[in-house]
Amino acid sequence: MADGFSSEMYEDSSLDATARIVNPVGDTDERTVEMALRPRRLSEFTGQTRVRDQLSLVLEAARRRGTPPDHVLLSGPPGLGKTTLAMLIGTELERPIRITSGPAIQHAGDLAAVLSSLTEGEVLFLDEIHRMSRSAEEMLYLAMEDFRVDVIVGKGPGATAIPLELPPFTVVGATTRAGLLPAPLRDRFGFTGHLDFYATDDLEAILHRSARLLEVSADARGIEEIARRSRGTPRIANRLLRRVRDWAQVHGQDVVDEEAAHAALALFDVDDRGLDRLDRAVLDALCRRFGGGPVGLSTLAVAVGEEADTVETVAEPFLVREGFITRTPRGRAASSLAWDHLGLAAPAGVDRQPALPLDTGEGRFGS
Ligand SMILES: Nc1ncnc2c1ncn2[C@@H]1O[C@H](COP(=O)(O)OP(=O)(O)OP(=O)(O)O)[C@@H](O)[C@H]1O
Ligand SMILES: [Mg+2]
Repeated sequence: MADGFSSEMYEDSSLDATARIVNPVGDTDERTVEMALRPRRLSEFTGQTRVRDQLSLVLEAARRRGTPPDHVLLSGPPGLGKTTLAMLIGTELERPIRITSGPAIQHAGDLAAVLSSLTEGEVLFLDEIHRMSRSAEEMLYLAMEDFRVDVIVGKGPGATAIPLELPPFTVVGATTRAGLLPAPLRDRFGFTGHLDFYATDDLEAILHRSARLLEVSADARGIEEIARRSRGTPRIANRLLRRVRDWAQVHGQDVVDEEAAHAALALFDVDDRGLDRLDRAVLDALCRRFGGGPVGLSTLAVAVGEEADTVETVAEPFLVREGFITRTPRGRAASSLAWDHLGLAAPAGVDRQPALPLDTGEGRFGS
């Protein structure tokens, strides 16, 4: 059992999944501090070396040719640096960057207005590109391929399309759900970078840099402790660092050290593997109530008093990725790691269930 957490803790208090400190999705209040912590050059961007090196090559070649680079699609879970990389593309190319997002473009006309005002070589950053309307998507294909938009003049049978030439520009799209993009749109990106969860030592490097920028003195053990509990996600790492800094400050400690990290993260219910109350509630229900499963998603969700959707999207991906839970054709099952984590003895035969890869069965094995 990690850090003396009681597995009964969740039963008498309601869980608010969106307010969790380990939520990988950013809070609007966090934007200012996040902006301050963003790397300013590609060379300062830690981790994701493959994507970074590939992107750096694409940008350098374009710069030498003196033409805008291919369109770039950045995909991956929240908080891993897609927006950060998009901004860096503008900086590295020394080009202005125009920022908008899928939800802001509900009509093709909204997109036409943005596209027709782009200047040569400008970078158009389309965040949450999977949330654009279908009609805007179709306009975007054409603009990306032929640097042209058709402006529709008039209505009904008399309407005519007037083609408008656009200067060459680069679209940088970001999405947490690359699978939702229609193939014709995905195919128009010459370079796709998929961001993956960070290794602990990369998170440590990111945290050392953040501590310096926040003017917090932190020692290596303290940083290591925070990195280990950050679920491979820089956004969570930076957030935990700020809470540990708060703890140190209030307790009159000059340095963020291991003790401060332990105390602050215990206060916020983040255990030594980065699991919070919701995660532990899921494991606890799975092991204690259902003997380790397999059990259907909705049954499990009822047992922890949460919506099935919350359990599936908020808690489960991390638990599956870390190997605490496996998805089987008959439902979710606890691995020996889950039993160990709760300090319980695993029944014989645990782990014999073959784990299915995370991306094959989205929603398929719901009860
Ligand atoms: N490689 C990195 N090095 C340093 N800091 C990073 C890195 N990646 C992300 N961060 C920091 O983590 C925070 C979140 O990153 P960012 O906003 O780019 O994530 P995102 O992938 O766009 O998330 P979302 O899907 O929610 O939009 C930022 O404050 C950023 O500074
Ligand atoms: Mg983003």
